[in-house]
Amino acid sequence: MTHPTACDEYAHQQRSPWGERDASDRRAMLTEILAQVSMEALQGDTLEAVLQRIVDCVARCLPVAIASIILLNDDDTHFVQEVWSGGIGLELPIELPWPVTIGAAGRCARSGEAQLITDVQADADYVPGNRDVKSEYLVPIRHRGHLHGVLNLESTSADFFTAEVCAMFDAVALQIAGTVHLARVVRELELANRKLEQLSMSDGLTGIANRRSFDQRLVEEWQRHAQSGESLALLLVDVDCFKALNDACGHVFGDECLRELARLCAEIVDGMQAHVSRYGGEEFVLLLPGCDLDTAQQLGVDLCRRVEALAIGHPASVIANHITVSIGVSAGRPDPRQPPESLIAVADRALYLAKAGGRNAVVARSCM
Ligand SMILES: Nc1nc2c(ncn2[C@@H]2O[C@H](COP(=O)(O)OP(=O)(O)OP(=O)(O)O)[C@@H](O)[C@H]2O)c(=O)[nH]1
Repeated sequence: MTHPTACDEYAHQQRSPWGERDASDRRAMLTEILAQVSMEALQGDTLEAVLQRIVDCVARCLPVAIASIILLNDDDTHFVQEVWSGGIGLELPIELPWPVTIGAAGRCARSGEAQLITDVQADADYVPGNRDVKSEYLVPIRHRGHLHGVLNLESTSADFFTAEVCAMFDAVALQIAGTVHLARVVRELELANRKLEQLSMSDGLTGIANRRSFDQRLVEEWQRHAQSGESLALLLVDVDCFKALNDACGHVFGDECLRELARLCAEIVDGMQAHVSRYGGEEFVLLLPGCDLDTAQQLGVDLCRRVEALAIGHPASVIANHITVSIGVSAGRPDPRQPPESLIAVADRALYLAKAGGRNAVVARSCM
């Protein structure tokens, strides 16, 4: 059940029109509306919803024909978003985004000063949206020197915007400014958090996923495949004689080589929904959902060939005069009683055999 707000009550009391209220009654009403706007600023899920509640509240409680909030872009050059409420229709000849060089709202934004227009027909900048509008009051929405937009109020009465009414709208604009500022801070924080989350999951050198990301994905895929009964495969890829490469060509060259290999690992599984990550040092891991041992082994063989085809020179290798890799492959239907790491352990043993057998080779072992 929803309770009537102070604003609703005042809207109800509009049977006694604004013009017939005495000064103290009006003052009390303005104070109540301001309190109500403050409450509205705390409701709503999105900034747009909050701003809509505020203009609705103003238009419902006071004899303003139109109440709108027009927000600026970051450079303050264009109005880019508008919410409005009111009892009369608007037919504006301009559409968003519109430059601040146009209209009385533009003048308000450019000057940073409130604009009281007691006769809109006599104002050269006024853009008519409805012929019944007689007066207009525009207030900059500014928070600590930063202009966010303009609060626009239009009335069909020429003398509605008294000093007292204007002062209340100045306060409403301040309230809106705080709300917009807070929403923008929250949005920036969310973006920064997303960026941090991405950074914490990616490898700084190669740009692919890191070990942390792999560990998470392995647990997820292990559980998912244990449920579905599908086969999950893993390729553990290790560069041969990488220490010797660093020693012979320097770490910068070694780094560049790791970047190239990371790019190739990602490329070879393109379109397969595989998860490719840097497992550590000169090791990469490819996690292949729904993949059986034979397919994974074939992929390993392809990868070995494609690494050779890159023909990255390796003057200190005991296998060839270019970079080669050894690959351990494991696959099987995950046993929910076993830990996910058992898939790595099997691939690691297979990798050991590939190294022991002379390197530049693929050894595959089933997890069954
Ligand atoms: N350039 C560079 N080198 C790294 C990086 N991370 C680890 N390494 C080096 O990778 C080398 C790995 O050496 P090892 O584990 O002995 O392996 P390996 O020389 O490839 O020998 P095999 O695997 O038996 O063929 C070490 O010298 C590490 O310093 C990195 O980010 N950049």
